[in-house]
Amino acid sequence: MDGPAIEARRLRKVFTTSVRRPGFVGALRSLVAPERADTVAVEEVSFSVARGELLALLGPNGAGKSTTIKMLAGVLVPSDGEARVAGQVPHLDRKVNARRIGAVFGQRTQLWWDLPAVESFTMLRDIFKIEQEAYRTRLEELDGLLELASFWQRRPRQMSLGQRVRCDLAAALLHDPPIIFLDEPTIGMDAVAKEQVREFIRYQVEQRSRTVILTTHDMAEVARLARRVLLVNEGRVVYDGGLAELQKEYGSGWKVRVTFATGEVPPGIPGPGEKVGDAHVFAGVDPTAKRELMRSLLDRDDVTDLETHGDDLEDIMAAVYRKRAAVTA
Ligand SMILES: Nc1ncnc2c1ncn2[C@@H]1O[C@H](COP(=O)(O)OP(=O)(O)OP(=O)(O)O)[C@@H](O)[C@H]1O
Repeated sequence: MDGPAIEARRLRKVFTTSVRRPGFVGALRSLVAPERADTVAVEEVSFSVARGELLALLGPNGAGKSTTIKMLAGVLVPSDGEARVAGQVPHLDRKVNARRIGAVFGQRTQLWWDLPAVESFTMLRDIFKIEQEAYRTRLEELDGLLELASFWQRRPRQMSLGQRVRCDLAAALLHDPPIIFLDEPTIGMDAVAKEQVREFIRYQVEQRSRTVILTTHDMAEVARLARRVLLVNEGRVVYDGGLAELQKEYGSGWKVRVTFATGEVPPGIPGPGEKVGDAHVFAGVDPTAKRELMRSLLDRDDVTDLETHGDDLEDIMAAVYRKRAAVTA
């Protein structure tokens, strides 16, 4: 199949909910003539994702990220615009779409709550008509990556959050879909479980050429996994591009303060720095230059002290939202 794996063209979603009037009489009137209110969850979102690419979909609470993913997953029908996933309109043929995608919503399990996880896997094997041999190999592979066997006999309600999400990931990818949606997959996990899930995601993209859309509020996760980010705010795209470019454009800069044993900058260090007291201070805005400097410093025996300051990705995101909000106001 040619063309992008995922395409969103001017996607829009408006939810219409009924509003209850206050008081007893109000409640009666609402029954007879319900009052409706519209919530625009996604105003207009366009982007595309190439096959084998990971896109981090970022934005503050309520920006419209989950709604966008649900439209791509075929769970919600767009109010306007069009989604295409592997060339197909997701909600028109949910069965076909379900074979091509795997989705994990970290806040909510899609496993049968009262069934041992491994029985949920067997049911999914039957639903997706996976042959026994292929199923066994796949389960072995997923167990190798996610270490599930020690707890997959448990029911999800008896699992820790990290165990439950790892089972959810296995369940979503059992049929080996080429397109994966991950909505806050590591939310609430401890550092070890997070790391395992991130490695798993990285493996899916780098080794298996899977196409992934990942939403997260964890900027360390974004820095580890994503090269391209799509920022949405109030249902609109406010940035679509490289993470490094975003840092360069919106970051106010970085500073590295180093003390060398000799008191002088030794050869092989990029830039002379500025002497401040006993230390040398290196500064810039380009994150690549910072990485180069750090690499040249980390293996040295003559660095006696090292401090880095500035440009946390969290601060950069906040700066983008503020700036873009001011532009559109
Ligand atoms: N089923 C629904 N009915 C009515 N409004 C909804 C529904 N689902 C979402 N919304 C509203 O749409 C907006 C976008 O919600 P969405 O869940 O897509 O945001 P999000 O970016 O995923 O947020 P978060 O980071 O908090 O998960 C919010 O204002 C939300 O209250």
